Amino acid sequence: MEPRVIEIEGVARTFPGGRGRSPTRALEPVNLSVAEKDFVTILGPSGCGKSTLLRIVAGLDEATEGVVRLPSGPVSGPGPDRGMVFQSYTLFPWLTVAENIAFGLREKGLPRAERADIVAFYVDKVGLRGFEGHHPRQLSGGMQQRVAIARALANDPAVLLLDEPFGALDNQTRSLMQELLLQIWEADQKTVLFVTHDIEEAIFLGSRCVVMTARPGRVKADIPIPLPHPRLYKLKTAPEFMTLKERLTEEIREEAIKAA
Ligand SMILES: Nc1ncnc2c1ncn2[C@@H]1O[C@H](COP(=O)(O)OP(=O)(O)OP(=O)(O)O)[C@@H](O)[C@H]1O
Repeated sequence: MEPRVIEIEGVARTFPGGRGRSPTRALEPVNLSVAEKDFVTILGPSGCGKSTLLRIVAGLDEATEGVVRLPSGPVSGPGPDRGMVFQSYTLFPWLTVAENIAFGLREKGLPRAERADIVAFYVDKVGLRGFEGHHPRQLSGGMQQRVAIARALANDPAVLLLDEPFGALDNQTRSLMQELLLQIWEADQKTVLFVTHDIEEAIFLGSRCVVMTARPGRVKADIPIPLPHPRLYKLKTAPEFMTLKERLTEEIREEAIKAA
C-alpha cells in the first residue's frame, strides 16, 4: 500500500455568526486518509463545505476541531508542500506568464538560469509556448487557468489542491483541460485533492471519489474509480463509466434534495 500523505482527522469547522446572526456549521467532523499518488475528487451539493475543507488542508483556514497531518507535520498554515489552484483566475495581473510561473521559484531563491529552465518546461507542458511574455489580460480563461496550473506544478509540491479549477470554462476547453491534467498526473503521479460540482469530471479524473452530504458536510461515500489509464474523453461514454455516473448521480441527488 502507498504511504499516506494527507490524514484528515475529525476536521470540523463552524464559522462564528456575529451581530445577532447564528454561527454556521460548515463541516461536521471529516475523516479522510489520502495515499501518495491518489487523485481524490470531492463531490457534494453547493454549500456543503468542500471549499472549506480544501482551504483547511491548504492552511488558508483553521479547523475548529480536528487536525490535518502531512509528512511535514500538522498543518498550521500554507506551505511549499501544497500547491493550490482556485476557480477564479488568481494570477498576478502585473506579471507576465513566465513571471507568474516563476513566482514561487523566485521566493525560494532559485538562481535565474534554473528558474528559466523550470518555467520553459512547464510552459511547454501546458501548451503556452510563445505566450511567455504575455500578461494575464491578454489570455483567454483557459489559458489563464493553464498558467495557474503551471505555476502550482513548477513549485513541485507533493500535493495539489484544486478547487473547481475548470468551473468557469466552456465545455470544450474544460474537456481539454481535464485531459491535460490527467496527462500531467499520469506522468508525475502527484497526490491530488480536486473539488468539483461535476459528476463526470469527478469520475473521469479521480482514482477515488468522495461524496459529501448536504451542509454541514461529512463524508457520505468514498467510491473507488477503477477505470484504466491513460484515460481519454471517449471513456465518458463507456458502460463502466455510465454505471459509476448512475451511482454518483443517485448519491448526489439525495443530498441536493436535502440541501434544497
Ligand atoms: N468565511 C466564512 N464566513 C462565514 N461562513 C462561511 C465562510 N466561508 C464559508 N462559509 C459558509 O460555510 C458553508 C460552506 O461553504 P463552502 O464554500 O465550503 O461550500 P462549498 O461546498 O465549497 O460550496 P460551493 O460548491 O457552492 O462552492 C456555507 O454555508 C458558507 O456560507
